[in-house]
Amino acid sequence: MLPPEGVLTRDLAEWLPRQRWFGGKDGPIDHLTIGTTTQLLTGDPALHHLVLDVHQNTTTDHYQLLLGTRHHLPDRLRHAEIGAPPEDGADGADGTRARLYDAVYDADLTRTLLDGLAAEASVGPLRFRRAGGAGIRTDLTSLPITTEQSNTSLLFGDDYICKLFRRLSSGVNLDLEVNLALTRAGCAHVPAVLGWIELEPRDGGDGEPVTLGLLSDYLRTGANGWSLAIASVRDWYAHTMPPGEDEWAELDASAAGGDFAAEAGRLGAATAEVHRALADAFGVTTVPADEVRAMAARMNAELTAACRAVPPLAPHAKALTGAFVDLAAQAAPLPVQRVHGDYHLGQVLRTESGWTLLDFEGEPARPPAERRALAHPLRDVAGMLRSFEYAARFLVTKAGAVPAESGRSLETRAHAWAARNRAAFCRGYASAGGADPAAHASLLRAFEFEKAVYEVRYEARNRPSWLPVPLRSLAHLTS
Ligand SMILES: Nc1ncnc2c1ncn2[C@@H]1O[C@H](COP(=O)(O)OP(=O)(O)O)[C@@H](O)[C@H]1O
Ligand SMILES: O=P(O)(O)O[C@H]1O[C@H](CO)[C@@H](O[C@H]2O[C@H](CO)[C@@H](O)[C@H](O)[C@H]2O)[C@H](O)[C@H]1O
Repeated sequence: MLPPEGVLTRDLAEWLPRQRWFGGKDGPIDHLTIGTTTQLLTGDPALHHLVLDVHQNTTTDHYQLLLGTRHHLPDRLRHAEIGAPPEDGADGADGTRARLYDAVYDADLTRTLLDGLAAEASVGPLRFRRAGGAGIRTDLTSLPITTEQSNTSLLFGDDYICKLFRRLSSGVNLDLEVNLALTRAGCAHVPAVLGWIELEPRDGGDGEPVTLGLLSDYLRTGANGWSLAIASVRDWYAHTMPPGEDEWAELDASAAGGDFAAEAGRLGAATAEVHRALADAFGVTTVPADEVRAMAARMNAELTAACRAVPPLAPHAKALTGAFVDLAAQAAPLPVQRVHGDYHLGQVLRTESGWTLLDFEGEPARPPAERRALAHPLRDVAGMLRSFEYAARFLVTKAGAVPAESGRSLETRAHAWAARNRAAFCRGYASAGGADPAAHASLLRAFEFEKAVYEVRYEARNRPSWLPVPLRSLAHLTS
């Protein structure tokens, strides 16, 4: 049985801000209430599904929690405990209340999710859905993945990955909507969707169900694009200069062992193929030049706000504004469509059969309506170009990660790596039928600068020690 609501909400309001995935770290929680409670498993241990309504400032956000209760909490679950243990001992035998914990860490409870999906069950307002004809095994044990995430993903054996969305957005989650459409279209560049979990609208109305979780094929041989790129950059820095050479720019980056350019080219081609599949599945519309001017004005307004919030950005403001002014001056009708929306090297996996794209949820720091907005596909290209800049400068920015060398020489090397891989990605993208980045220079530059402004704010808020990475690359791009 759950403790009285007052005790539960007090414990949750204390626990929530300490969670990596909690998005409201900017300010205190004013008030927390329980939106829905659904018991998924009775007994000891028991499993409850909760939606928490978190009121902060003028907004209310909804978070999903799988709440486990046990009278005896084994050591392996202590780290996941919510609230202090009951004072009079934790043993249920004397009638004391059960201990509460985040049940994503309890494989004895999470198997209920697979059971529900395999059986296409309904429990209270929760619906477990299976994607057309998918067979779902129920004998697999779960383990949460350890990557830094804005959600929580559980690995079931090495067959499935189940992403549980933490902060819920209204209606169908973008990641589900896009992945399901691409799976149905037979796109080879996304992991196949096997099922999903959703919550009926609270008022019983005819609104869209809210997506709670997504079960996909786990790509067990996949290597993350960021790790592969960083290995290549490391190799590039470790590569010794031949006698007589004094400028890294004169060196052919392909001479270093871990050259990434061929992969960058293949990634560009896969990106263009996904863009085509998205256009086929969701359509393309054209926005008039006026909207392009409005977009440039929004980019500039975000820059102004970012300079205020992160003063080290201000010295670059003039050059950044210049790119937005150019975009407005050359505004012409623009084709827009569904895109990835937060495209970077951490969102792609290389498997033995090619590149796979993950996480179509858009930028986590933006509100849902903006994440869903249609965009020109070069916005994603710009995101990936920024990622090459990040990868090239990550090691030089983290002091001591590379041999001591003059700042100028390091920047030359970073630039050489980024330029080589940017060019290869763009060639791959255009050769597979994507819009030629070279033919849209001012649009691409504006998107790239818009992303850089977002990154500066993102890093200042979430990972201050990373802030020099986008700032350093901006210093180069705007000089
Ligand atoms: N289908 C998959 N197969 C293999 N690994 C995956 C798969 N989906 C996600 N991952 C791994 O999990 C990480 C987080 O997934 P992601 O969808 O980006 O979550 P979040 O939205 O919480 O950031 C990815 O960077 C990737 O390493
Ligand atoms: O992966 P998420 O959807 O959570 O995206 C957010 O976090 C990313 C960092 O984890 C952030 O990406 C930035 O850092 C990456 C290296 O860690 C780099 O490859 C990207 O180019 C850079 O934008 C992303 O912006 C943010 O939305």
